[in-house]
Amino acid sequence: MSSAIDFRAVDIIFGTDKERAAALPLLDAGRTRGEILEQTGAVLGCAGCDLTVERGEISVLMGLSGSGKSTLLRAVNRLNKVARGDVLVHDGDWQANVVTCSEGELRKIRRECVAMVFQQFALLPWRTVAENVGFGLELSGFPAKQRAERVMAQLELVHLEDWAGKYAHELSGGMQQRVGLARAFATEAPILLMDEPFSALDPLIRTKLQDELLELQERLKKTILFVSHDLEEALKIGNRISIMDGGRIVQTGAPEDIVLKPGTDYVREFISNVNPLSVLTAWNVMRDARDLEAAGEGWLWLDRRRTTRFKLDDKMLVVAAERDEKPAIWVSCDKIETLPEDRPKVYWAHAGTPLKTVMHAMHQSHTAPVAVFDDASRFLGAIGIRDVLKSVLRR
Ligand SMILES: Nc1ncnc2c1ncn2[C@@H]1O[C@H](COP(=O)(O)OP(=O)(O)OP(=O)(O)O)[C@@H](O)[C@H]1O
Repeated sequence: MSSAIDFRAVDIIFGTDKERAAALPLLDAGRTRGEILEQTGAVLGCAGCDLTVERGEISVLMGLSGSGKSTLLRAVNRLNKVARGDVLVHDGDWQANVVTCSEGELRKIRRECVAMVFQQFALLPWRTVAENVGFGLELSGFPAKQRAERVMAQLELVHLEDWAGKYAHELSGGMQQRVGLARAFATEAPILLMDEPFSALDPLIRTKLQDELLELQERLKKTILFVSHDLEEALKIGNRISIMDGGRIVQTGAPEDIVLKPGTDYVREFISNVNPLSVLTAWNVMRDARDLEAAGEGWLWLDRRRTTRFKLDDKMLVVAAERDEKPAIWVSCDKIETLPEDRPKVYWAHAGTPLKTVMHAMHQSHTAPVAVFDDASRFLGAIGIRDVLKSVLRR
């Protein structure tokens, strides 16, 4: 993978030049935001932020109000000035450091590389839906005919083609935000900055738009930097999440890493109310095949209680299975409803199968272990009830 945005040791400080200059040494001495404000009058926006956003991923900045998420996001198109550090934006082979680049390069970044979606839909009330969606293209001097075609295609993507001639006030909040999405996608900028785009919407519409964003992303593969103060939202849409506190990034990781391995008490506190079943998969909780107990001549026990074992060949393919010393068939966790009760069976899952599905199969089989396979049917490991409990209770 290659990166689309690199933040390197980014400090952002709000205040006069004098206040900023006084604040930097205090920042280096490890003072908190409160101390810096009290002693210098400057507000610490971000401190020492390092983050790489890979091309094509959704990277979420998460944290409480005032933690510095929007401040960092707005450094990407220099809406906020960086006091120290670098913000590199890549577009194909081209790259520029937003902090030091020329006005010309900055214009290219704003017009061609980066589009923005705001929390308040920011539609122009005197323009129709279609004219709003085409606004960015108009600014970049796109010819009218091509613009109209592009706008219609984007409106179709967000299911608003019949609303092209309406004005913003004739649309609901959710529809207005869809127009905002269409407008950002229409520019064909590879990078999207989304600052709490769904937080003004009611929960049902919000969930729907999150799903739509994920669907669009599946097709369009943009690089998205997304700000949210809602952990459930971050876990749902983020490939990677950075948790911010007091202007600093305190942990960056995949959703399941954040849930399973919180790095600080602050993050632990944050995730304490999250339902781990919404993010965990079979892969996250299984015991690796190499850690399972041998059961003689190519056999491995799947569980500590020794109820279930597999015989494996040298490619880790299963050649025989036993449950309670009787030959067993192996059955996908997704098919639990359709099989006769009377045959001994071992349920299996893919690495990416949701933990919820695995637990359902365990319940059905009176807590027997579930086997995990890769896409080439090779045995990866097994999940026992204790592994599930450990991950769900995070002990
Ligand atoms: N233009 C500005 N001038 C002065 N201070 C600012 C400015 N923008 C942000 N700040 C301060 O920087 C800190 C971080 O704000 P920021 O908006 O990035 O937080 P946030 O995590 O995005 O919060 P929210 O979810 O409330 O938007 C806050 O203390 C805020 O008051």
